[in-house]
Amino acid sequence: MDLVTIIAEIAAHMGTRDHRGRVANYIPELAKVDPARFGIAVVTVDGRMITAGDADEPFSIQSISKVFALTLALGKVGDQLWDRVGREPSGNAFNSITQLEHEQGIPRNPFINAGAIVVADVNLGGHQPRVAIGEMLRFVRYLAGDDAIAINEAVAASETATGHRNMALAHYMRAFGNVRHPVDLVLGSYFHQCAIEMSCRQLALAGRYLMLDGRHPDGGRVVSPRRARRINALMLTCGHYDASGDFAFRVGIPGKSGVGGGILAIVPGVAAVAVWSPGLNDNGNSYLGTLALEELARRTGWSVFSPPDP
Ligand SMILES: NC(=O)CC[C@H](N)C(=O)O
Repeated sequence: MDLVTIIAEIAAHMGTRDHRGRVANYIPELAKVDPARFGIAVVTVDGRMITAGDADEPFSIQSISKVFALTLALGKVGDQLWDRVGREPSGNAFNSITQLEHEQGIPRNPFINAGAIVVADVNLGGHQPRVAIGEMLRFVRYLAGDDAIAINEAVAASETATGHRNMALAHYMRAFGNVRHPVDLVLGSYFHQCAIEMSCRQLALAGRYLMLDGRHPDGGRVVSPRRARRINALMLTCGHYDASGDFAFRVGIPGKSGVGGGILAIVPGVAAVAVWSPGLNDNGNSYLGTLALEELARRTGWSVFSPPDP
């Protein structure tokens, strides 16, 4: 069966589901999003784009931004980043603080909030948040080839007003010396990166460098092949927090979720996929987005644990 039919059928199946998970409400602005939405976009290695549902509706990318932020930080400090952030799954919730006490303020990986705050600290350098935010926005626009990508200021303000856990994480790591800039500046930058809005189409396009071994489709190099493989490896092992094992088991594709309900999934050498459905499961990952990717991987054989097509 061809991919266009598979994607259309997945969107149709998701439309009939009664159970759709629960929309995140700890960021008040995100609680307003309609749980009935579902979108999917697949861009293949030969440049075909296939979409279904609300694939052109912008949504809050939230933690998916951690992939782009990690890419930028590795570009700035290279492997020295790993002195300050680990590379192991945490087995804890995305916003957990518990391991930091025993592990000297070194977060387990760059995709839990604590790790992403350290990455934001690196990306801030000695600058004002607007410089780091501008750099991030230019980067995702370049990756997606789309200058319309923007930040939703209301979402950033909503999280700034309520993000006490992230403030606690940042202050705690600052006490260990692993956050080096003023916490309000680091979080100002972090909350804005999370508040970037993209559609499934834009997100899939932005993910192409990770399916292309680090190359931009225009021929430029975003990261080395080794770095692209490593980012994909981290997405597989840590991209869904304490449900990363379950995601690998069910879907078998490197993926990064966000509490806005989006998931970016990379099939190296084959496709970049973005799905969006705002209702979340208990681990804070898109409920229908995960189901959709599970069906996609099953029907296409795209699990990275399957033998490649002959
Ligand atoms: N899992 C997520 O998407 C979390 C991102 C959110 N901005 C937070 O820091 O809580």
